[in-house]
Amino acid sequence: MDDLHYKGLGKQLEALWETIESRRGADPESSYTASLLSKGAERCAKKFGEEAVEAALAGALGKKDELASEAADTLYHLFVLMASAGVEPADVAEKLAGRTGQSGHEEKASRKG
Ligand SMILES: N=c1c2ncn([C@@H]3O[C@H](COP(=O)(O)OP(=O)(O)OP(=O)(O)O)[C@@H](O)[C@H]3O)c2ncn1[C@@H]1O[C@H](COP(=O)(O)O)[C@@H](O)[C@H]1O
Repeated sequence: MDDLHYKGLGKQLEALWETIESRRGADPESSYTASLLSKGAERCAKKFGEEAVEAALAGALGKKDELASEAADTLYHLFVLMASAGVEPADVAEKLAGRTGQSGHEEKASRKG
């Protein structure tokens, strides 16, 4: 799919993941990412949850610019959580690919088994 269609979001997410990975073991005093990673997955999960709720509130209130900003925070914190928990973007891509062409209703029904 053409990344231009998404205004470069795909490339930015790729660069963001690389940056987060490059901060492993960096000085927590100079890198916010390193400071979060040094605190462990539970702390990263808490930050992700906070940002996701802020994004949800902005969306519910129809605050478009705030939603875009909170969505950026949420994506960053999701990536930090994934890095902390040892989940790679490829793992997420595999899950998404497995759902291609399947309706959300079908996917939910298959989980209920
Ligand atoms: N995309 C982000 C990004 N989005 C949000 N944040 C930070 O996430 C924090 C969330 O804000 P809050 O007010 O909730 O948190 P806080 O109270 O300041 O911090 P806490 O003590 O609660 O953790 C802020 O400090 C933001 O600056 C980010 N920090 C870093 N990045 C990217 O990561 C790169 C590397 O950053 P460093 O690791 O700091 O070098 C940067 O160049 C950016 O590209």
